[in-house]
Amino acid sequence: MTLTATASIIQTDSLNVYYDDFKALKNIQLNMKEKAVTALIGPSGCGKSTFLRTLNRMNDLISGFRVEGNIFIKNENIYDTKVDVVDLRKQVGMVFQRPNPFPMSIYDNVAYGPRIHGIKNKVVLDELVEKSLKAAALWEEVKDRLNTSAMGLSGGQQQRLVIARVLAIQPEVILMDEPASALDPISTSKIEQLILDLKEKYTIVIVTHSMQQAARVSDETAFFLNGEVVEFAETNKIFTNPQKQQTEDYITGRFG
Ligand SMILES: Nc1ncnc2c1ncn2[C@@H]1O[C@H](COP(=O)(O)OP(=O)(O)OP(=O)(O)O)[C@@H](O)[C@H]1O
Repeated sequence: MTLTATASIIQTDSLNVYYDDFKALKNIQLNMKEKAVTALIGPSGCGKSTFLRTLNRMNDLISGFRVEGNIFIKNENIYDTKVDVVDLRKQVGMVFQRPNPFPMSIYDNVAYGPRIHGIKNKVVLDELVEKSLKAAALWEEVKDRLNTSAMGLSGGQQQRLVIARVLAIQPEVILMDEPASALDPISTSKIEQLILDLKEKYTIVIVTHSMQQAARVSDETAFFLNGEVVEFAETNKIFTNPQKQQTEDYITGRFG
């Protein structure tokens, strides 16, 4: 089934997700805009990470995990049996809470994805590595030590390296699961600035526990509670004029 083109790049339709008999996500209907930042907020255990990971099928290998309904990315049903999951993850990259550089050089970290996808030419790889590190706002800090171990970088630098590694495979969508929660305030603000820069070219979906962060970086916000989306609207509206009492209670710190 193909939907007609819309301004949204990700569409979920009657999405239910189960871990065995437990229904972790209930009837999620979200349309996420292209080249915008969508924040997913809500108390612990409400299903934010499950939803995020469902968008590039990261949950597939969990036993008992099951999806009902549809998720379309660029009008393609990503749970269709024809979909190649490796190709999907090339299109939909992911950044985790803890920076996870590979134990190899800075250069090899960034070149890793392109090499796996068959790019071997040194000139092309050099260009891609430089471009990706520049786009991740890390180039100036590492250009003279590209062949040293990535493990020697600070946590904030490692997270930007991981973002460069994702950018090197030229995705369309970047999923971020609390990408700054393990970082100090300065590194956090660098990541937030980077997110704002990246949305010029990429669609970003970010899970965050920080409402200030959601307010600073996102265009639209979805508030999750007990596996449901209670409210989804422009971020400004969610934070200044929420329509649902539960949203207001959460953003004013009454629970969660
Ligand atoms: N692998 C799993 N097996 C069984 N249940 C799971 C699994 N992963 C998550 N769950 C359950 O699904 C629900 C949603 O979890 P999820 O991690 O998506 O929430 P979250 O909103 O991201 O929470 P947090 O903010 O604490 O990371 C929780 O009740 C959780 O216990």
